[in-house]
Amino acid sequence: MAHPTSSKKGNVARNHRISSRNGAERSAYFARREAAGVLRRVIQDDAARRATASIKSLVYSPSVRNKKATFALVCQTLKCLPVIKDVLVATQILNNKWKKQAELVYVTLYDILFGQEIAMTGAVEKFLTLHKNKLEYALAKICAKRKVKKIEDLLQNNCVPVACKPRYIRINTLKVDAEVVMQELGKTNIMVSRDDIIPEVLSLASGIDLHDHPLVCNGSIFLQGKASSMVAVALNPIPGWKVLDACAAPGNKTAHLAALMKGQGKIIASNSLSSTRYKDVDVMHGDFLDINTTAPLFKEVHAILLDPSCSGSGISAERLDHLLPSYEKGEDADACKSDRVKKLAAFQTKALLHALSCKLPQ
Ligand SMILES: C[S@@+](CC[C@H](N)C(=O)[O-])C[C@H]1O[C@@H](n2cnc3c(N)ncnc32)[C@H](O)[C@@H]1O
Repeated sequence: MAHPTSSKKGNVARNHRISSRNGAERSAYFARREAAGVLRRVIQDDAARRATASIKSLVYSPSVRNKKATFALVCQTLKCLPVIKDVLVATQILNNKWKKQAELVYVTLYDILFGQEIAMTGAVEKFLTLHKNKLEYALAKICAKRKVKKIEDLLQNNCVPVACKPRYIRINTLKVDAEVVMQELGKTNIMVSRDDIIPEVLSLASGIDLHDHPLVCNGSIFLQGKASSMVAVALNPIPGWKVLDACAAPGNKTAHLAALMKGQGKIIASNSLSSTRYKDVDVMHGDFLDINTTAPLFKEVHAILLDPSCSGSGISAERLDHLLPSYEKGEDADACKSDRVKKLAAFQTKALLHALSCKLPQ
């Protein structure tokens, strides 16, 4: 008979194993669903060639809880998507019910064929696991047909190397100064250096993910690129000014303006900012083009910051556009002639003319 204490210890260890397995299962289950939600938006926007939010901005939106796992799953599934689709066509296992959940099927099949296959709980997971042999056989046949020995060779097309560029953070000088931020980051061995042009900007090595860092969460630093951080600096607002931020969301430049104005003055931010922490920012929900710039509110506007939607073509590698289905079809080559870019250019012209219709003091 086992000693009562040792059997108690055994139970504790087993319970601990079960609860950590349950925890891993739960987070894998939710990560696949969060990834499927992001993937659906990415694929739909890409198909419609809309001015899309990038994969990163979708993953790092507040609604996604498990950001790291979701980001990895979305990127990996997109890399493997052409092969995943071929496997599904070859096996013909999807009826209309599963086709309605296509993105969750893609993410789960990625996990089964190429990923970690952690904890296959959930209806889609069980359905695909039931057909696992058939799916693996179809994959092996595709490899044989394309005369590749390894699965990685099938996926090579989608592996465009992304140049390792430094990352940037902008310090919220209303809350904290550069030395404090450098010290705080240094405590966790994150080395940063001062930017040579913008004093409130620090650069750090690529690959360092600060999305969940307390300094980001409490608004002391912003994950903002160097080019984006130059705009408010170039406007050079003086404390006490009234500034119209015409296409403000998500509000990085609004926050930068507020900091440069040292919290003195007024910013009118057009279009929804989900949250603004600054007392001197008035948010005007709605379309900038509908704003009557001759209204009394705009009488004493000293400057306008206009940052309308753009194609993002200059940052396509950072946006991970090479992972999108349209890139594979070579449609990006025609990007500058596409309807999407023409629409964006037309909007930018309208927005610029509308901004210029606002009479600013000399
Ligand atoms: C390039 S982003 C602006 C980024 C922002 N300035 C920042 O630094 O965080 C362009 C923004 O313009 C918004 N937008 C597009 N059309 C608009 C319109 N007609 N009126 C107001 N905002 C518009 C988009 O929703 C998007 O949030």
